[in-house]
Amino acid sequence: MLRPALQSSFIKACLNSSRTPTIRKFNMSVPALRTIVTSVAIPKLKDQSLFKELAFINNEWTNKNITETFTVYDPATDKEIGKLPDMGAKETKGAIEVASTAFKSWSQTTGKQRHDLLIKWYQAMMDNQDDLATILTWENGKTFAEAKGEVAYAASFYEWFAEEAVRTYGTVIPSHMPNQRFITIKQPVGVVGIITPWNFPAAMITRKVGAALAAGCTVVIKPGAETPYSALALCELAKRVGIPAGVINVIPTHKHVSDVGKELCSNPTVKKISFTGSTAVGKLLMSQSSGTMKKVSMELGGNASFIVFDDADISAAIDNIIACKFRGTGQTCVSANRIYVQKNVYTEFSTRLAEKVKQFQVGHGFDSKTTHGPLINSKGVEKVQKHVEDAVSKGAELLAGGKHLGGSFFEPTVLGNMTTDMCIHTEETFGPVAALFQFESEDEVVELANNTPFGLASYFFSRDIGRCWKVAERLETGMVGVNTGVISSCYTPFGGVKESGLGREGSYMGVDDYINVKYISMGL
Ligand SMILES: NC(=O)c1ccc[n+]([C@@H]2O[C@H](COP(=O)([O-])OP(=O)(O)OC[C@H]3O[C@@H](n4cnc5c(N)ncnc54)[C@H](O)[C@@H]3O)[C@@H](O)[C@H]2O)c1
Ligand SMILES: O=CCCC(=O)O
Repeated sequence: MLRPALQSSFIKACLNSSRTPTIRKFNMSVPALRTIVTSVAIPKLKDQSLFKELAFINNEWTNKNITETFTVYDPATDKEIGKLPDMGAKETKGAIEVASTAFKSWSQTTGKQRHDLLIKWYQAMMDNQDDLATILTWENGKTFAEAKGEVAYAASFYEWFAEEAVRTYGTVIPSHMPNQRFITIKQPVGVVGIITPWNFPAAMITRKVGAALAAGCTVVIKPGAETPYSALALCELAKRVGIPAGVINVIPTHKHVSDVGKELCSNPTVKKISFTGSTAVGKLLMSQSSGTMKKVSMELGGNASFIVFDDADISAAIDNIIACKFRGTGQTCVSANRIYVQKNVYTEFSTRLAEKVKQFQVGHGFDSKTTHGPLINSKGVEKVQKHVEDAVSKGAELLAGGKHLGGSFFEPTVLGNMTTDMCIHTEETFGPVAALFQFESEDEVVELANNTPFGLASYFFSRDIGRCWKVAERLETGMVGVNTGVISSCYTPFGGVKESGLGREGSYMGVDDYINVKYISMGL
């Protein structure tokens, strides 16, 4: 057993599958790195009962009638973390029924009651920040410091939405009829199906669940198959703080993902689908949801531009591109994918950026020396490698990195002299590659930046206030960072335009996606 400390007797008793740990094919081409990552010890959880290997339905941990399991691996070593029941459409349908029953009473609670529970859940997350971050690093690979940051970010959505739960105001509309009065009230939409990716195993869940619960909705969550343990740990805390049975349910699945998705999208009891992931899957889920006319929130892929004008503070632009591009080893939807640098600052910018990137330390997320962890899996590595090879074969200059280090590790990379015929210009790399393009004029770069079907985030650096207003208005994205590469918070509206999605998460707008407005016309 790799982690005897975590194999509680409860888990062993509940799981009837074989628990022989496995290591997937792990071709580490750099022996020193291999030795380092495989020898890093996984920290012991202070509270082992946060590690659950069962589904969570109706406040119960279950694998009832499920014999199939799927394995979750540490992306840094490819060693098995554990196994979970691989649930399908039938279990999803059952969880939807449970959530529907719970909705009857949960939707009748007051905003203040929901506020109090969300605040308790927030506090429980912060009290268990280290353990939650340990689980997150283990299954996702990001560094422990980053994982702690994600746990705090994730918890902040519960605190924020607790405070929104008591502010779902209706309106009174001035009447044009002497004998009639008009009001609107806000009501929860009902059961919500939530599908989330692996890159933010905690925050992509809480950003949706916080808003849904604040509104009075109940949820059935399908987390990423690569990172289900964070979702389950959150449920354990929810149960402890007194969130009622059936309000939150988690269906782990790997093999049956499309059946589970279809059930969530087509079941008429589910009134809304909230999805974060790729644009391709988002489109599929949207079409599957159309048969029952569900509301949808779609947080999809991006292809963010990051523009450095020649009047920018270059040091600040470099620090921010590092935060923006290499956060989560480049696996974030708001990561800069195309970096446009104005011609007369290009050499300084590219040289200084490459120097900094060469100093990054790649390794296991639990190693305190590591600045950047692995990619999620070999598929992620293949895409990065393909993008780098394509760029270099078409004339890009390799300024730093560029090598697959074996396993799921890829050297943080800077590519110069990029051109628009290269894959990176049109496709999100989702990896640690900073691709630098040169440009001459403001009009040219705005056109280049907008020349994509995606519209999630964009960034630019300039000290000219007039240009800052104009360019911010002209960029066709849902979010723009001006003189900053860090834009995400619970206070601000997160979301895209074009094929990057629909709806806004977080902020005072976040609850709206989980609410129906009802107009009441009252005769006197
Ligand atoms: N806009 C945002 O807020 C945001 C945030 C994070 C990630 N993303 C995007 O997500 C992508 C990377 O994540 P990914 O590779 O996990 O995306 P993905 O779309 O493959 O998977 C996302 C989720 O959808 C599930 N899924 C896959 N196929 C499904 C199907 N047929 N039916 C139902 N569910 C299905 C997956 O299991 C996972 O839980 C990137 O494009 C990234 O930009 C967007
Ligand atoms: O990957 C997408 C979400 C990232 C964020 O919330 O900043």
